[in-house]
Amino acid sequence: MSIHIGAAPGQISDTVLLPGDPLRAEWIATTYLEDAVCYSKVRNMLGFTGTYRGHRISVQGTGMGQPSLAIYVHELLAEYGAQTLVRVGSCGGLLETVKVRDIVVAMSGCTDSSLNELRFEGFDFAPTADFSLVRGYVERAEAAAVPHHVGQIFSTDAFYHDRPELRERLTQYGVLAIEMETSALYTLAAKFGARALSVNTVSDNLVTGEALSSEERERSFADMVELTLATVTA
Ligand SMILES: O=P(O)(O)O[C@H]1O[C@H](CO)[C@@H](O)[C@H]1O
Ligand SMILES: O=c1cc[nH]c(=O)[nH]1
Repeated sequence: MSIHIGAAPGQISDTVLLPGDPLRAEWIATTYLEDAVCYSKVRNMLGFTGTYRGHRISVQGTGMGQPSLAIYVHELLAEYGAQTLVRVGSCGGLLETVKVRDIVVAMSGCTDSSLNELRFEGFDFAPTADFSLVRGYVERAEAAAVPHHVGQIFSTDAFYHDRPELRERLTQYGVLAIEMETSALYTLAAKFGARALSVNTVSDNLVTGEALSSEERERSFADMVELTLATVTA
């Protein structure tokens, strides 16, 4: 058992899906996994392991923001031997063309967080997805004709930002969407030599104001999850 994950060694698969919302983790486990077992309820940050078409898969909630995700991802990598990690999140579209329910496949994650400034002492690290996972995901999204965008995402520390005008700069530079975890996920995967990908369904568009409800953010991201399961079990 690690400090924040109440699982015994061997209870978690080397392939882990990572929604921010623990109730989305439960929805994924009960909807898609056979014989799903809840291995952790510590702080209600639910984690499950089951099988998908014969492959052992875990789903672990990470909470909101990079500090929270970093705790769970560090423990998955350092103590449970995770090798393939895919964030299945929600995000806000920063371009008008990145519409609600589209999927954003994050090739890279920039951030306003100081986590990597402290880690790299002034060097500018570029948190980047695993190419084989990006390719596998995008091939499947294209084949299934699921609307998607591939590019850079912005991981913010502040959902309610004091300087919303900075978002316009990101839009100007073609950053596709905003969320709160990808940069830390890609950084930790690099540190531990693991594969990571972050895919995010657009839950709201910051240009048009269109938005999904909380319940839709918890339970309606089937395309994103099905493409993820197909990619990691290929
Ligand atoms: O829906 P999840 O996966 O939590 O992702 C997004 O939603 C939360 C903010 O509402 C942040 O965690 C952000 O990254
Ligand atoms: O962090 C997030 C997630 C979804 N939508 C946003 O606007 N921001």
